[in-house]
Amino acid sequence: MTESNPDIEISRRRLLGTVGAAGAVGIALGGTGGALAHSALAGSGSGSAPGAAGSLTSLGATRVAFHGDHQAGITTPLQAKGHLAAFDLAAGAGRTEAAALLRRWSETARRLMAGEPAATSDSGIALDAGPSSLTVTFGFGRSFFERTGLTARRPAALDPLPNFSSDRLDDRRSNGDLWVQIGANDGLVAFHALRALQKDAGEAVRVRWQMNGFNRSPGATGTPMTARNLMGQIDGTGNPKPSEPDFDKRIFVPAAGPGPAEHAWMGGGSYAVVRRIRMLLDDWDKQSLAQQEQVIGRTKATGAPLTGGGETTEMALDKLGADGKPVIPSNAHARISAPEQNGGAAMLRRPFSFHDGIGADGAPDAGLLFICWQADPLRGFVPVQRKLDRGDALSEFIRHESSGLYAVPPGPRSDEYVGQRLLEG
Ligand SMILES: C=CC1=C(C)c2cc3[nH]c(cc4nc(cc5[nH]c(cc1n2)c(C)c5CCC(=O)O)C(CCC(=O)O)=C4C)c(C)c3C=C
Ligand SMILES: [Fe+2]
Repeated sequence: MTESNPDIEISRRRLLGTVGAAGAVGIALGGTGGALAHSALAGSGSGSAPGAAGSLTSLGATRVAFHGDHQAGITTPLQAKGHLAAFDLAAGAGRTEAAALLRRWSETARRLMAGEPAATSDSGIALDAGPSSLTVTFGFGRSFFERTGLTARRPAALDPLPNFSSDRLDDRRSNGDLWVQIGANDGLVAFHALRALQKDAGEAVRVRWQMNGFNRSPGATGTPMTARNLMGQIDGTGNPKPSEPDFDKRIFVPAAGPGPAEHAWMGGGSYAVVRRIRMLLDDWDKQSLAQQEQVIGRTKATGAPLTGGGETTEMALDKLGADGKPVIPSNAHARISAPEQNGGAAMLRRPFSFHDGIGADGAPDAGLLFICWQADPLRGFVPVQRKLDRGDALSEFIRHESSGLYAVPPGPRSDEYVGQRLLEG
């Protein structure tokens, strides 16, 4: 286990059995440090053939635990590749079929996250690779509870999100009974997981929508740093940090909360808001650097607040410029979304970028698969998005095209499948 990312470990079986001492560097560094070890190892010219024992770098060998208090893929560092998919239960399928599916999906996720093949007819897509930080995360949409006769156990936190004036939502790409998030630092490993889960689904569910995303690859930058989005901004600076005392309270449902017993199955879980946000990149790119920085309230190069300092310096929201106006404009995105401007409302943003080609008008269909995690959407996403909807300078350059809200149950114990406490409790 690593110090900073307790849910990450280098696959010891593979690592110690293969790359030996060099791999131990990966164990010591863990997470992003492991990525640095990867670049060093990749350049070391071991001469091994691809797929041969001894050729796994720490990037491939890094493994995220499937079991635990929380599902993987929430506090896991951003991965380079992501697939999101929502499924609807097929006509005639109910609680029994859903439970059987979650059991199959959990077993496949456990195996693949450990770097093992799927139990039946593995496609071979990931044959030569290690787990590559694969995570598979499962959630339930509001409609799942009606379909399975479990409405009495549906938490109020799953009530539909309010309408926002800037929403341009496509219902066919929104919501869904079940939601799956796959992330990995290798494209084939991620796709392999998507295929395996889709095969497991059988006749129980049909795909409602599916989206693909990406992030920077570990090791691409000289030093580990906060990710950039497709507008070129450093994005993620203000995220709550696991080291902060109120992190768990903000992101995870209390394990033994004061809520009704019917909702106890969500203890240790979290709520994911998922939005496909198109970036109007041609319009954005026409803005000068200074204009872009005014829109966010931070510099593009370093992510530092316009009021000075470095990326992690606090924004001086009261600071006025020579013209008597706030240095960080009143409609700057980072100002409006800051917890101190929203009664402390906070969320953990863990997005993927997307690019789905270039439209007939020549504009890229690209943007952010915005995913944020919180213990309660009414104290996280909703108040912040309400405020952004009223006066965010960034609104002119983005379009919310789809939306989903999912209850993501806690991580499974070693003898459980994900969601068992709901489906069999
Ligand atoms: C309702 C929540 C939010 C949506 C939707 C959203 C979309 C969105 N954001 C960026 C780029 C940046 N956001 C930044 C900060 C930031 N954004 C939100 C919330 C939403 N963003 C929060 C809570 C914060 C943190 C505020 C703080 O704590 O100070 C930043 C600044 C750097 C950072 O803190 O991450 C950027 C850049 C885009 C491009 C986007 C939609 C496409
Ligand atoms: Fe933002």
